[in-house]
Amino acid sequence: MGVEVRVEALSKSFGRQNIWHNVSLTLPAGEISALLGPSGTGKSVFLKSLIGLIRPEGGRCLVDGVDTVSADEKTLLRTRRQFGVLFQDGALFGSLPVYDNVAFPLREHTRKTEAEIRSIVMEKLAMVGLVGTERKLPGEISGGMRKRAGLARALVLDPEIILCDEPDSGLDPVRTALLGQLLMDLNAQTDATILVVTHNISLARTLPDNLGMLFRRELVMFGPREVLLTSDEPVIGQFLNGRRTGPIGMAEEKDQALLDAERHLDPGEDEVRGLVPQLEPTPGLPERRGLARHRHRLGEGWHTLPEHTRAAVTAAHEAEQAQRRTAAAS
Ligand SMILES: Nc1ncnc2c1ncn2[C@@H]1O[C@H](COP(=O)(O)OP(=O)(O)OP(=O)(O)O)[C@@H](O)[C@H]1O
Repeated sequence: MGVEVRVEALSKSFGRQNIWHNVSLTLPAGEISALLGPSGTGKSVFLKSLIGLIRPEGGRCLVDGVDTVSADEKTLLRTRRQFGVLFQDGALFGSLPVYDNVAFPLREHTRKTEAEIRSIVMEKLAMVGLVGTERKLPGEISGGMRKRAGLARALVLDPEIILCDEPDSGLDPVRTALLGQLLMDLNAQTDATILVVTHNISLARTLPDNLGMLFRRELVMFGPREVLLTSDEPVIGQFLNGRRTGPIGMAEEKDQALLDAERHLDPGEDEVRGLVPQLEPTPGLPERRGLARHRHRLGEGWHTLPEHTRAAVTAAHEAEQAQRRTAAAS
């Protein structure tokens, strides 16, 4: 089963620049979560803080009983092996061919034979559609391919927690959709806890079980997709619709005068609100244990959910049932 990551009152500054403060959230074991937020709000800094690459000055991050904020280097190295991380730029070694890049963690952290390593590397390369690029250097493949090679490398040690920093950046829409499916399938197969940082609205709406949003140096919200996708919070609605109008501006925050001037503007006809259907694992794969736990949790807290969230969940459930009946009858 995946591992829970519990973040309590985390704060990080660089010198006098506060990046975010008092961030608390729990990545539920085996569920997929996504962290959103305008550029520069510190999402990458947050991911790096979880694995102790960046040390916040306050708060805790608990992974299997280890606080990665205060742990010594030796303990951190052990805990980091539970993570597979896809960094924003892929973070490949430029002088090593794709094959050796992907094999690197296996050679570094395991005693596997070259034959065993080969079988794992080729399996992961096939998973991300990169068979045939083994001998190429990172500089000889496209940005999107480097991303996928980075993902293959993040997966070779079968991590219990997978962190992906903008896995979709540099990918075309079709490959982004395929990547979303890949992460969903991976979760069904391994029950790994997954956190994805993304700007991609479609991915944010359809992939995760939980969503969170960083804005103005705070975590505005973090919770089940059912709550965030039906939220009235202006900053969430603006981001999930890619709207120009709303609290987020080019310099992250707009001043009040600009916000007041926008009040009369039509938010746009292509607004998507509510609970769009979530991606499902490819047919034939196991049912997601994380999803079962997610639904159980939602049921337990049912009476604390906003009225409109409950109505949306009920409507989505009824639509799903109707679709099943139609499929069974045909
Ligand atoms: N090692 C560092 N030293 C000093 N400042 C840093 C460091 N790393 C990040 N920052 C600053 O922290 C802020 C947040 O950066 P970060 O890369 O986490 O944002 P982000 O939300 O991931 O942005 P984007 O969506 O554009 O990738 C930026 O102002 C950045 O300059």
